[in-house]
Amino acid sequence: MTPTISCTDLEVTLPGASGAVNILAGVNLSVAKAEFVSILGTSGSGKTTLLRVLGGLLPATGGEVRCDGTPIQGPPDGVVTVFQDYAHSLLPWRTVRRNVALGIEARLGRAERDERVDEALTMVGLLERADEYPWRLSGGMQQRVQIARALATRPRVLLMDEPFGALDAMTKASLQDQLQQVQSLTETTIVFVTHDVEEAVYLSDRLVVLNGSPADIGLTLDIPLPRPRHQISTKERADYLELRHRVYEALGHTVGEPARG
Ligand SMILES: Nc1ncnc2c1ncn2[C@@H]1O[C@H](COP(=O)(O)OP(=O)(O)OP(=O)(O)O)[C@@H](O)[C@H]1O
Repeated sequence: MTPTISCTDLEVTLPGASGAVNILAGVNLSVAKAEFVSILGTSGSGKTTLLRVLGGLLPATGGEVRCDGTPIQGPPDGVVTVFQDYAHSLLPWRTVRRNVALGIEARLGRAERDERVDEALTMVGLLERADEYPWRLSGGMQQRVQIARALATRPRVLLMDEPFGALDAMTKASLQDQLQQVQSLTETTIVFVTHDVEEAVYLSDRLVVLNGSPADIGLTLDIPLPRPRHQISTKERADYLELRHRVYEALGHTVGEPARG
């Protein structure tokens, strides 16, 4: 089956302070429809760069990126990126409802737009806050508004760059579960960048670890944990702990040694 999003022999070179720097080399990744794939790697390994290239926000300098089999030359229709920085992604002079409508208001009539916005806000549990301004909401709620804005476009692919990285542990856990639920309803394909090993194992069908300089994929790991997953019982399973152990090792940690990155 044609992957929903893929890259082949991907190479990315960016300008650095003392000349061009080869950030990614020989990266091959195929993500199937409705699959949840996480990208892990130490700081600076190129995770965000890879996500931006997959989203058509940054051109590849070598190799190819395809969406539903078609080479991409810019952001493809139906592919939406969600960033960590929710505070700067929302427009403070627009209500929550009007922020969520941003991506669809130019192409949909009023009735359909309202329906989509209500649907997206219901999915993230914020319908009752629709008429407030985002700056009156907590950080976790603001990030849910950003996710609702992406969902209102009914994306085929969500590219998420550390979307829960700035949130406290409880809010993060609750948003992880909401995201799982939304994905099971919508069958959206998700590529998710994170620093958090537990988060990647908990959410993913498969994860990849970037390493080396230039980076390529050093480890690909299937996560066959049963769904739906639960914050306590899934994380107590022996297979969860074994998978988590393998990822830490791939990131360069060994038992009894402090984290390196
Ligand atoms: N626009 C740019 N121009 C030049 N170099 C860049 C640019 N963006 C990123 N880089 C460099 O590319 C490398 C990879 O950066 P990237 O942000 O993709 O890493 P990352 O794995 O997402 O890091 P982190 O986990 O710290 O967010 C870094 O060395 C960074 O300095």
